[in-house]
Amino acid sequence: MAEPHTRRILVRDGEDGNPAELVLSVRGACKRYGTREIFADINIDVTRGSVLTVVGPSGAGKTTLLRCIAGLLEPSAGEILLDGEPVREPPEKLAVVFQDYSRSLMPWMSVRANVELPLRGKGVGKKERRRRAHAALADVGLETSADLYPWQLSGGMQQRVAIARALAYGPEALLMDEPFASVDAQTRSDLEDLVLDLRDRLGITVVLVTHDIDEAVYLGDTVVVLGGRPTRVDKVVKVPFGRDRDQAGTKARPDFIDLRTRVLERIRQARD
Ligand SMILES: Nc1ncnc2c1ncn2[C@@H]1O[C@H](COP(=O)(O)OP(=O)(O)OP(=O)(O)O)[C@@H](O)[C@H]1O
Repeated sequence: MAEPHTRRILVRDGEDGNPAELVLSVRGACKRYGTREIFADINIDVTRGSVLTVVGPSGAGKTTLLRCIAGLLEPSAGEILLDGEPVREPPEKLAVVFQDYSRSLMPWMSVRANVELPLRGKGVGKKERRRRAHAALADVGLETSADLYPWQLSGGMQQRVAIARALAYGPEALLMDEPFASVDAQTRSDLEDLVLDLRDRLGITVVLVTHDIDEAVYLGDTVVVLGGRPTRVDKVVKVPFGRDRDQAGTKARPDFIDLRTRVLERIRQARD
């Protein structure tokens, strides 16, 4: 699904230090509003096809950082690199999924029309729009819901539509800001597994901000813990569970429980 990329930058990643391809880099990023420094000297690397989760105390600047990565906000210092190129405006290769799916979908448009909307803006022809929308809806398990309207769908299904709309663009990376905070626990588990499934099937790279520590550890290949004042990267945790994860089994593992407890303690320390 991802379009061909321009530059390949290899780094050592994972427990065994295997080479992995760098997609996104945050280099010395800082954000100030007036004299207030929200975060300072943030450095993060995201490798292709990995899931990186970001956690930290409320108000630490997670959303602000994600918006900088998305090119929606300009860092006050430092830079964001996508495939080695500085991000100066929202790049086509990055798609953003926000928490509030109800406001991001047009209620008067069918599911298909909602998914096609950004493609229409991009000047993609009708036939190609249809094809991409159909493929993206199939990717999120909604191929039979294309003619329905958002208000006819559950919250979880609406968020799947928002994800399909992001996928239809053929992005290299999905940036997700608390994407499942407004759905019930069972739907949230299903959507978490959808993210892992999309990563495995499409090779898509994911950066996901969450308040939910279990979600961060369950989904992440890497968990970045933010903390301090101004906010900095407090800890980078490599998650050692491999790709084969399942909700009941993985979350019951003693090393999962140990890891989520350590991350939680770290956030508490950062907050206090
Ligand atoms: N446009 C702005 N002008 C001034 N301050 C801002 C602006 N946008 C955000 N902030 C401040 O930046 C800080 C970080 O906000 P942000 O929403 O990024 O934090 P967060 O970690 O995502 O919070 P939460 O976990 O509660 O969602 C907050 O104190 C917020 O008030």
